[in-house]
Amino acid sequence: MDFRFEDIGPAEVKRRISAVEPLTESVRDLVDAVIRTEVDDTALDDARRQIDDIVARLRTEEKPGGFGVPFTRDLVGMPWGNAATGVRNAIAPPLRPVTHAGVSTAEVTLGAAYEGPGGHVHGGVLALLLDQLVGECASSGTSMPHFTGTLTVRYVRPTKLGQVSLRAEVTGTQDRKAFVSGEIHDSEGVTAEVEAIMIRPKEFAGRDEVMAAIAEATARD
Ligand SMILES: CCCCCCCCCCCCCCCC(=O)SCCNC(=O)CCNC(=O)[C@H](O)C(C)(C)COP(=O)(O)OP(=O)(O)OC[C@H]1O[C@@H](n2cnc3c(N)ncnc32)[C@H](O)[C@@H]1OP(=O)(O)O
Repeated sequence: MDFRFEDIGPAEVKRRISAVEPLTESVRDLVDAVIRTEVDDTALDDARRQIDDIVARLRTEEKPGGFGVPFTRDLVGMPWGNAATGVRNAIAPPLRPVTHAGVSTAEVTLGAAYEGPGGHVHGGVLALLLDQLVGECASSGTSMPHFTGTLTVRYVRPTKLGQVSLRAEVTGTQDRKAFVSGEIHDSEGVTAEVEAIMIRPKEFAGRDEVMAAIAEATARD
């Protein structure tokens, strides 16, 4: 796993998020506009040229590979490229899970970029969101990362594009395994249910081991 350490505190994290998040939101809006626009071919070509210019400017300085998950000096993860939650990822809806008393919840609006069956959300997108939520639910209980071992999704009925709510709860644990149940619902009720087995990798026996993994990865950089 790509662990890195950045010797920064909460104020710098906040500054970096506020510097990049408006750009992510604009790009998310761009994705939606490209899907829905009805302008003519000339306008499409003009837009492509302008976007290509912007991409070239952004690529003058870039990381190799993905963003990874850097950790701050307070061991706060910054998974900013994450496909479901990343503050730098315009493909992420984005999901913003909140966990309280063992229950993780999130509200998210799924627009044109998440379509599968006409007017409805793609099943893979629903699985992505549920996967992330059950992962955060299992991990936040122990403050240790849990990976998805098995994720079983039952699609109860089609989920219309628009606002949906998600919920997940740990129903049991056994050694390094957490069993998590969850669901997605819209204004008319449940549209998808999930059962997951989440596993804390054995190399993460505790916080000290996570710190050691981060230190080792940082020394390699
Ligand atoms: C200090 C820092 C704070 C951080 C705070 C973090 C908050 C951060 C939030 C993160 C939220 C992430 C949310 C995204 C979640 C993903 O999307 S993760 C990406 C998708 N998943 C993967 O890539 C996992 C790939 N697989 C693996 O890495 C390994 O197979 C696993 C899952 C870690 C298991 O490996 P292992 O530990 O070597 O497993 P092993 O010792 O053979 O088996 C342990 C037990 O698990 C069972 N098991 C093993 N594999 C499976 C399986 N696939 N299914 C079911 N059971 C299994 C075994 O049967 C065994 O059970 P028992 O015999 O003990 O009853």
